[in-house]
Amino acid sequence: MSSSPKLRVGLLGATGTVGQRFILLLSGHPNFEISVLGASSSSAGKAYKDAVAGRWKQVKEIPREVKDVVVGDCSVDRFKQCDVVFSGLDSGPAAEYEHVFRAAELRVFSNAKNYRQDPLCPLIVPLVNPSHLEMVRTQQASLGLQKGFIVTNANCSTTGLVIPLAALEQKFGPLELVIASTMQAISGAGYPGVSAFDVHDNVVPFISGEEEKMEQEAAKILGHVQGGRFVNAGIKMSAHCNRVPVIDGHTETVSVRFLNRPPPDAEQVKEALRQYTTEAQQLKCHSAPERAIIVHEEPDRPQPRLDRDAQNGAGVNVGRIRQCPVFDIKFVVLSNNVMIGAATSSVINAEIALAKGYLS
Ligand SMILES: NC(=O)C1=CN([C@@H]2O[C@H](COP(=O)(O)OP(=O)(O)OC[C@H]3O[C@@H](n4cnc5c(N)ncnc54)[C@H](OP(=O)(O)O)[C@@H]3O)[C@@H](O)[C@H]2O)C=CC1
Ligand SMILES: N[C@@H](CC(=O)OP(=O)(O)O)C(=O)O
Repeated sequence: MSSSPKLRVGLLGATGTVGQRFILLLSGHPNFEISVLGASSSSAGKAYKDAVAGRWKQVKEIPREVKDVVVGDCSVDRFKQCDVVFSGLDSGPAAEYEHVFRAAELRVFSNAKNYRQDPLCPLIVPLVNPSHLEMVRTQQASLGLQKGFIVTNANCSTTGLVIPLAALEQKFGPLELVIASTMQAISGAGYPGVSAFDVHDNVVPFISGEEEKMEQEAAKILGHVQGGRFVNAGIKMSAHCNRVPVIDGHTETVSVRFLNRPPPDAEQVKEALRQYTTEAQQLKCHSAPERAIIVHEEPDRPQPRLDRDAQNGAGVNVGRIRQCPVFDIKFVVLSNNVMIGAATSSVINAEIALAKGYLS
């Protein structure tokens, strides 16, 4: 995938929590090259290093080639020459800009919630449903576009959940019931996010809109495309969402019941999760993890501090796989909310789109 000239990338929301991850993922990327940076009026006009001064929260330094690039506003004219646009915008400005970018024939890979349930927009977790990219052609035909489109990735908690669910469905057939409880990191709320006063020494058992998003997005992602429309999976799901004092990494405890009887046992489930491979890996996408799912045997893993950065946060970690006395199987999944839960998903989606000819 690396012999052609690099595609020019525009980055909306370049200064934010997700934007900073994009900057690191795209630095030295074999297919993409950062070309234009956009953020709010408070960052516009500043060199990137000055725009993020005091709020660059990454262990790695700002890449040399980005430090002095001047951040601008998100007006579409600044991005006209871009081959690909990644959006790390909040939903408010995303509503203002993303459809304008698409109408200007730009290809937008968005992290925002706005278009996830749009009947023309694919909602893609790259380790689950890249085949939904085919809806890009329907979107373009419906809107009279030649090149422009919007592809979204999922809510971060949804992303971590659907990867093991997809692996189970692939091996054992449809899931009937799922109950998931999250312990979500502070970085999920952006920077500065939840105040220290609220989250330190505490658990906040409410994240606005999150439970509904998990339930609805999972159905679309695990569904299929038929005759130019999305058909949701018949899975019945209940989510409980909680904010906990962890910086990065969403942990979820999950119980599942399979439709087919008899259900698999815990050892069969472990094997299925270990063997799960995805199109992103087959296409040798640069940012895809070597293993979509790392299965842990230790009784006290996965843990966010120890496991969130495995494979640069591009896969998920599953552990404590055991029989459930109420449903069939229960387990714990940990995913890096700002990596595979956000920026990494967008980048792999674009890598898959490139490999499949959607960026020509
Ligand atoms: N954090 C996470 O774990 C996940 C986040 N997401 C989604 O990703 C998106 C970004 O989230 P996150 O990075 O956490 O948010 P942040 O608040 O950290 O960053 C928001 C970005 O948007 C820019 N911005 C804000 N207002 C405007 C405006 N009016 N015009 C132009 N740019 C603006 C900010 O620029 P400036 O710095 O100049 O203010 C900043 O670059 C959101 O839609 C979020 O829902 C999805 C999955 C996971
Ligand atoms: N709401 C998530 C992060 C997020 O931004 O989600 P969404 O993109 O669905 O609004 C969290 O707080 O952890």
